[in-house]
Amino acid sequence: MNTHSKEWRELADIKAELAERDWFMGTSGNLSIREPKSPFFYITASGKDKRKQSDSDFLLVDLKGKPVEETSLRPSAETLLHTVIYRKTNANCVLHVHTVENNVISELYGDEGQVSFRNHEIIKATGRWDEDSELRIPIIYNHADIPLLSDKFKPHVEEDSGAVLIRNHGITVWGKSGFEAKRILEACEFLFQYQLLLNQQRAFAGSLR
Ligand SMILES: CSC[C@@H](O)[C@@H](O)C(=O)COP(=O)(O)O
Ligand SMILES: [Zn+2]
Repeated sequence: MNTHSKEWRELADIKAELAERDWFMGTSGNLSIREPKSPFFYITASGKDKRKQSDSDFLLVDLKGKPVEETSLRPSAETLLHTVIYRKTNANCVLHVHTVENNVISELYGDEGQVSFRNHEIIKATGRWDEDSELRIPIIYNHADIPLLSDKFKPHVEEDSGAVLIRNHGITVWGKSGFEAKRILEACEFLFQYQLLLNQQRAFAGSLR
């Protein structure tokens, strides 16, 4: 794997770390990274078990999501969402994972169209440093039609880093580097786990009253 570019190897490392967390159940998840000084990005091949590592984990695609090299690999089914981010922002890495926690949070708060967090130290990991900073994560409907899904996703992509939940599907986060994207993803998942545990404890305390 040493023959690959620095970015390819960085994405492979992130993929291995997320696999260690067991965030790629049932072949879910897709990851991408921009190849610098080019209009292209590497993205995971579709349908693979992302816990496994091989030289054919990623392929290079253009900003329309079309492969730019001769390959038998198919780009992720959700490549269009990655193209939206790379076209609209200066983000350099996009991570999409399905976890039980992000799915349950998306269902619990889906009717509100968003979930918000305040007064958590870990919000700083998303680049918000003020004491009263709010992290607001939009929740969109999981349209099976990917062009339609990407149209609904687009208005929520305004900054160089961010996160969007797709209801009962998963989360997509992006950042200016792989490091930043992973930090935001981990902070979001931390907050989801916190919120679910808190809701559970409150319900339990309520049942004792
Ligand atoms: C079996 S996971 C569902 C997929 O449709 C999708 O949501 C996903 O995350 C992985 O798709 P992929 O095409 O491998 O990138
Ligand atoms: Zn998905």
